[in-house]
Amino acid sequence: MTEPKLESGNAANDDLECGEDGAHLDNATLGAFSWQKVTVTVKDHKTKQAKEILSNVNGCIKAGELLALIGPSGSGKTTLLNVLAHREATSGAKVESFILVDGTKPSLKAFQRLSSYVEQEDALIGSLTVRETLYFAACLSLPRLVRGLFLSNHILRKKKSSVTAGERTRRIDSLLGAFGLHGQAQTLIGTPVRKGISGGQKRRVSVASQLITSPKILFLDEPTSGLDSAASYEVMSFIRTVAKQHNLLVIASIHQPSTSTFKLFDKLLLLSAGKTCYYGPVHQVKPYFDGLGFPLPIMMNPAEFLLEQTNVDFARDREHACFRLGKIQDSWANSPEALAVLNQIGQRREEMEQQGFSSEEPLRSNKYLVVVTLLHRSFIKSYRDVVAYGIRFVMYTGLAIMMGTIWLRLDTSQGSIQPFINAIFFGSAFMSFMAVAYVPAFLEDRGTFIKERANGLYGATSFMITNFLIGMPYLFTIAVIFSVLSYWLANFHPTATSFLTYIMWLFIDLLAAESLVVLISSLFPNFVVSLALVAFANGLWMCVGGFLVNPTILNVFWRYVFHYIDYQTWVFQGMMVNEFAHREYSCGIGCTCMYQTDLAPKCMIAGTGVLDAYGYTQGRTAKWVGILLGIVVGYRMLGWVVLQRS
Ligand SMILES: Nc1ncnc2c1ncn2[C@@H]1O[C@H](COP(=O)(O)OP(=O)(O)OP(=O)(O)O)[C@@H](O)[C@H]1O
Repeated sequence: MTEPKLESGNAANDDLECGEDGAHLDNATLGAFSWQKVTVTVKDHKTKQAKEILSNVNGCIKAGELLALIGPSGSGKTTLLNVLAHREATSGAKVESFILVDGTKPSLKAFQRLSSYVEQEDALIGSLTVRETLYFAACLSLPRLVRGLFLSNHILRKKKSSVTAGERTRRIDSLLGAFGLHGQAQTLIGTPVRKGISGGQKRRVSVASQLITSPKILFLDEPTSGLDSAASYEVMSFIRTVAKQHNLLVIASIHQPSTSTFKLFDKLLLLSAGKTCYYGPVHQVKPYFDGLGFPLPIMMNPAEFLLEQTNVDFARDREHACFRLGKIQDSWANSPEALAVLNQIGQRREEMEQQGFSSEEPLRSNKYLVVVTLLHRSFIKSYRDVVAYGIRFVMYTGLAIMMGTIWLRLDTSQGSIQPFINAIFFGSAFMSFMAVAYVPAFLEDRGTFIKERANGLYGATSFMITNFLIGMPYLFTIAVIFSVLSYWLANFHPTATSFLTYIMWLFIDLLAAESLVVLISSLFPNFVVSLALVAFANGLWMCVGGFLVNPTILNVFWRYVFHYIDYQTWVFQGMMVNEFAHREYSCGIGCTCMYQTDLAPKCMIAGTGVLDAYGYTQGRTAKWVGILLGIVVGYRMLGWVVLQRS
C-alpha cells in the first residue's frame, strides 16, 4: 500500500521564520478572557414557557490557567462552553452575554483565529495515520503558498501571513512531541475493522490537531469522556504541560474527574441547574465549602463530593437536596468571592483597555487548496477504508456476474426481447437502488464536515465539490466493471459504440443515484431514516420510470409529477434506444411476430418496433444526457443548500 508523500521532518530550508520547537504555540499577546452575565433562555419542550438554562454566570481566566467546568448532568456545561467559544449555545436559544478578550469585545472572526474547540467526540478519520491527521489539519487550517504560483498583489499580501511547508512540518513535529505521539506517528487512528491507537491517544491527537493553528484559547468539551482514570489523567497532564509551557488559556467541561485529574486544573466553575455554585481557585474550594457548612471529607474525591452536593436528580431526599442546592447557589450569589470575580473582571478590563487588543482576521487556507487537500484526504481514505469502498466494489462485481450469468448469452429471437428489456431495467434500477450502500460512508463524511466547519476550516461549497469529484472516478470504475462483466455475458447489442454508450448511461445513473443519497442524507442525517428514504425514493423511481408501467399508459398524476423528474426514466429509455435502435430479431417458427414492423414480411422484428411500443424516439441522446446532468446538478445544489443551513 502506498503511503502519501507527506513532508518529512527535515523537509525544507525555507523555514527560517519558525524558530525553536513549539515556539508557534507561545502566547505572548493575550492576557485574559472574561465573561459576565451569561444567561441563556430556551423554550421548554413540555410547558412551552421560557426556561433559563444558564443564569448570570461570570468568570475570568488568565493566560496559562486551566479552568474546569463541572456540574451534574444537565447543569449547563456544554451550553456555557458553546457560548464562551462563540458557537451556537443550543438550538433556538436566546443568549445574553458580555464576553471580553483582554477587556475588548473581539469580532467573531478574530475570536475564531484566537481560539480552537475540541469536540467531545473525536472528529478523526480512522484510515489516516496520526501524522497524516496533523498534516491535513495543518493543510486545511493554515494559509500556504504554492511554489511556482505567479505572485499577484493579492497573493503577495497574503504571503506574509502564509505558513511554509517547513514551518508546517515543524509544527507537526513539535505537537507530536508535546503530546507524546512520536512513537505512534505512523500508526493508523483506527477503524471498526482495523485497530489503531488507544482512546487516550486519539484524544491527544484531537487536541494536537486543534493546536496546529496556534490558538491562544482552547475549549475542550469533555476531553476525558469515555476514558479510564489513568488515561484521563494522562490526557489532561499533556494538555496542562502544553498550556503552562506556552501560556495558553484552557477551558474544559469535565465529568467526574479523579482527584489527581481534578488537581491539574487551576480554577473551577461549579454549575448546577444553570447557576454558579462556586467559581475560583481549585485549592480554595475546600475552605469555601467548609465555610458553608458542607465540609469536604478528607479521603473523598473533591469533584465527587461537589457533584453529590449539587445534584438533585439522584438524591434520596429530593426536597432536602433542592433546599441544599438553593442554599449553595444563593450563598455563592451573595458571597464576597462572587463580588471579587466581578471586580477582577472590571479591573482586568481597565488594565487591558489601555493596552488594546489587536483583532486580526483569521488565518485561512486558500479555497482551491482546501479542495485539493480534501481530495487528497478522501483519496487516502478511499483506498484504505475497506468498509466504505472495498465492500461496495465486491458487491457490484458479484451483482454483475449474477446478472451476466442469469441473462446468459441471450439470442436474437423474439423470445429474448422481453428478457433484454428486463435486463436493462434490472441493470439501471437495481444499480441505482444499491446506492443505499453509500449512506453510511456519506453520513460519516458529513459528520467530519460539520465538525470541521464549526472550527472554521471550510464550508459547504468545498465539501460538496470534493464529495462530487472524489466519487466520479470511483463510480466510473464501477460502471466499467459492471458493464464489462454483464454486457457481453448477456449479449447486449455487440458493438463497441453500444457498449460505451451503455457504460455512459450506467455512469450517469450512478452519479444521479449517489447525488440523491447526498441530498437525502443531508436532509435526514440519521442512518435508519436516510436508508429508508433512499430505498423509498428508488422504489418510486422504479415504479414511474417506464418499465413497470408503460409510459404511454402511466396515469396523468404520476406521469407529470414524477415520471419526468425521475432520472431512471431517462437512463432506461437511453439504454432501450441503445439496445433496440439498430437490432433485428427473428419471429421464429410460424412467423407470429410479437411486434409488427416493416420487417414482418421477412419474418423479423426491427428493434425500433419495441421502442415505438414504449413511445421512445431515437436521436435524442444529447438531450436526455443534458436532462440527467441537470437532475444531478439539481440534487447537488439542493444538498448544498441543506448543508449550508445545517
Ligand atoms: N434547545 C434546548 N431546548 C430545551 N432545553 C435545552 C435545550 N438545550 C439544552 N437544554 C437543557 O439545558 C440544560 C443544560 O444542557 P447542557 O447540555 O448544557 O448540560 P450539560 O451540563 O452539558 O449536560 P451533560 O453533562 O449531560 O452533557 C439541560 O437540562 C438540557 O436539557
